[in-house]
Amino acid sequence: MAETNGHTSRPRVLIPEKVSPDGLRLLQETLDVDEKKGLTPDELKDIIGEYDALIVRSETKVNAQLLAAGKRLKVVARAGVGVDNVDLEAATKLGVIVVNSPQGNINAAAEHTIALLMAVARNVGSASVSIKSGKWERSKLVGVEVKGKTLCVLGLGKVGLTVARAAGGLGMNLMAFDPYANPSLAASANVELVSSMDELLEQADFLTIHTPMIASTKGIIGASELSKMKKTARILNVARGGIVDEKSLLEAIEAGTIAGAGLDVFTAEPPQPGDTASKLIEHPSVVATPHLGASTVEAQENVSIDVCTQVISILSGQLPRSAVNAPIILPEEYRTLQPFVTLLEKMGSLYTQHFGQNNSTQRLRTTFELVYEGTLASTNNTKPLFASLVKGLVSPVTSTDSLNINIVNAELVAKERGILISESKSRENLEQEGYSASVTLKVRLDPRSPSASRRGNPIEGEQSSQRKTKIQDQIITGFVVNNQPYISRLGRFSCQFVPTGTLLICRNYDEPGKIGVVGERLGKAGVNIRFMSVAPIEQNGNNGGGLTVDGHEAKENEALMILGVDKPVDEEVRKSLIAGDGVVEASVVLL
Ligand SMILES: NC(=O)c1ccc[n+]([C@@H]2O[C@H](COP(=O)([O-])OP(=O)(O)OC[C@H]3O[C@@H](n4cnc5c(N)ncnc54)[C@H](O)[C@@H]3O)[C@@H](O)[C@H]2O)c1
Ligand SMILES: O=C(O)[C@H](O)COP(=O)(O)O
Repeated sequence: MAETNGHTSRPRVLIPEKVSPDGLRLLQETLDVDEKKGLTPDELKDIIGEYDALIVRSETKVNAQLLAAGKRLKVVARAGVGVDNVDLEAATKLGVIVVNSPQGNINAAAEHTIALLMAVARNVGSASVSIKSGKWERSKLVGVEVKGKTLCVLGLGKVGLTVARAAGGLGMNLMAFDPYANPSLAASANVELVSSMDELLEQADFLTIHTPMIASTKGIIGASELSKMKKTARILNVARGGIVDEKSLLEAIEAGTIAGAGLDVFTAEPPQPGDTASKLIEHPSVVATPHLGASTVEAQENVSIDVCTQVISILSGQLPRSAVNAPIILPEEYRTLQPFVTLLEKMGSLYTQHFGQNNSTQRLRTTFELVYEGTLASTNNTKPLFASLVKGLVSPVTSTDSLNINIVNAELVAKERGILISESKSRENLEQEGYSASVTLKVRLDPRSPSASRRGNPIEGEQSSQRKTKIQDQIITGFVVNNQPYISRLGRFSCQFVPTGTLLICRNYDEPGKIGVVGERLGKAGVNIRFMSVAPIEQNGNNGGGLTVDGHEAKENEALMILGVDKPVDEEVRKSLIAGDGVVEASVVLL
């Protein structure tokens, strides 16, 4: 119960946008609900102080000023997925939990993709405009059938998989590229997972985009990618504007090297007259809709019930299911576990970026062993550590708005991604190491398995055909000293570095001159080195049995160079390091 003027009253919820009534009925049982549409930002700011919860869609800008004025505010709920209209940092600082509905509109978005697929194939948009203007144009508007054609899915997550299943029902051949997809889910939907985007582009009659919008996917389909596609290919985007570069797409359609597109999302929404998106929308070979992916009665019901249930949970003191900024850690555990929570997230992210990025077939669908060592072994509640590892493993490949991992949902997210994590404890005393607790993340690779040689293993690299190298377990160990997380082992190398910022990690032959080569190349590229650490091969423990990829004895003459740099190292520079003498492999990670 909330206190108002000394009287106890029911908590109050403000809803300034159109949200389906199904969830609101649930709220009304225990809460006071005010629906007030059409408020100006100032009017909203004037009254927000009277409310405990705010429920919005994409139109209300929940900025820092509004949040600061919401003195009683405990939760902001987004009836949908995207939280780009909510200042998450300000909400977190103020202790306001932000929740959304990551599942509620998946089917709607997938069905809308199918609607655009058929509309693009059969010229439905142009035909409708033509007949409404009194014309009867039949021969000009001959379409193509989708049956027997190849639908290529970029990003086989929740929406991508649902689209694939539906397109299978239309008799389409299905292919996907998603380095982190769950292969058994792909197989169950008859989707062939390919190991490179180029392969996908070459095969596509229709290419449908379902990745999140993150730094690595911004403009991922640009002029070079479009030039690899068939002239008859058509592109669909119901994910986010900007994943397909609008200028390149317009040029390709105008040049006739891409046959058409179905677009629901745009870089700026609504597009402004004269901008590239508007020119695309006007083009007769493009079918466009104004971000309608989630706009079905059913999806709006789902998201409404989903977020309203979470508002009720939070206002009654429980944890929500899908909090974007939910605590991974409860206040009472904060002091002891927080540094390890940070460490585990960094280790997970390091794993995905370092061990995953050199080979496009690397998948998260792996069995991880997580060992808590020293005093950490006496922790009864490892849930926050587990959740934090899952968050770290997945976050480099998922957008923050669709991924809200916390202690409530971590196991479910891991299961959905095909990630298996076994936890164990080792009470070995670590005091002689200079710290009391550490944690090790391990993925066991079988040298006899053909997949081991294709798994992004850092031991085998782009030069592995020239010099024989060993298949090793993928291991990361970390520890905490004075609340500061450190990494002490990476693969078979013994190291000590703080996992933060942009790091360039080079595996090189342990010979003179290698540091100079890398330093000079970075200098030429204008990249400043903040710190550097050289990691020799770990002397203790399991260093493997000296087997090469093809079973021969290997030389132990390698080291790892870890450089903290002041800005991202671009792909050209990274590749040029490997092309030079002595660097076998280089990865860039952002922690
Ligand atoms: N138009 C709409 O109204 C609407 C509605 C719902 C969702 N969406 C959007 O649809 C998209 C997909 O949503 P979802 O819920 O399926 O997300 P998801 O997180 O379940 O799936 C995204 C998939 O993309 C993959 N991926 C990431 N980077 C990749 C890369 N570089 N190459 C290939 N695959 C990559 C991930 O591994 C993941 O499997 C998001 O952008 C979301 O915002 C739009
Ligand atoms: O992020 C979302 O949930 C979708 O893109 C739809 O947003 P909407 O609620 O503004 O339709």
